[in-house]
Amino acid sequence: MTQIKATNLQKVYHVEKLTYPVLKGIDLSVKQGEFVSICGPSGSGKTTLLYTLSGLEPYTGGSVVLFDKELNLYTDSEKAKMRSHDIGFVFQMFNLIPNLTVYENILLSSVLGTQKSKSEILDVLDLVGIKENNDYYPYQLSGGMQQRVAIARALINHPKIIFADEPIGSLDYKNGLSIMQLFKKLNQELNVTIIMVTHNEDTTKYGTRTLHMLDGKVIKDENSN
Ligand SMILES: Nc1ncnc2c1ncn2[C@@H]1O[C@H](COP(=O)(O)OP(=O)(O)OP(=O)(O)O)[C@@H](O)[C@H]1O
Repeated sequence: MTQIKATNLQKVYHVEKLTYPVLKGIDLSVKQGEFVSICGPSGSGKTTLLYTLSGLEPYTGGSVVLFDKELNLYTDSEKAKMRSHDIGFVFQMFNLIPNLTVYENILLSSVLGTQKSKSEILDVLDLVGIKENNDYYPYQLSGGMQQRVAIARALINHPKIIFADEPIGSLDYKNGLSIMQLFKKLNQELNVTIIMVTHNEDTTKYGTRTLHMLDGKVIKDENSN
């Protein structure tokens, strides 16, 4: 089932009187269960592509159909509902709330969807390997563990797609590796679609497909395994 379809997707930034075309006509379809890595040099438009596909940034030309509806046609409340039920985000910075425990951080996110029971929250923490630390505060956890909490937060409302922007960008090699293995497990076991921006071509082997970007275009689209 196709979940995302971008057609001639374009994004232009205006800075004072200058225009900067950042996405220059991208055609792309993503089916449920794919794990797509987006790689390419700095400034090639990877984050802008992720943000426009997920509705975080408006596009300026072409179209994006997300779950069978053109993103521009979603009302604000439909968009908010879609964001809290159907998609999840993971960023380079973990953005946990520092004075809430791991458990409370997840509970708070679950309220945005349908509030979850204690056992559902502990189950998702178990899935990402951090159940034992549910009463810790973020500062008591390593970066890798904090990213696991952020992934649990993205998962708690059972999203169909996770959008991840450089999710291991601030982790050391070992923690980065284990987060990539976790993404692969989630993709395979939950069939959740993952779309991930990465600087590091080595990480593309965890996914099923790699898009190579250069100067606002996808120059190569290949299966990763
Ligand atoms: N809000 C903005 N206003 C103006 N230009 C922007 C804005 N956001 C991004 N850009 C420009 O768009 C281009 C693409 O940025 P983008 O962040 O999508 O690239 P990227 O491939 O993700 O880069 P990186 O790997 O460095 O994060 C860059 O030249 C950037 O300076």
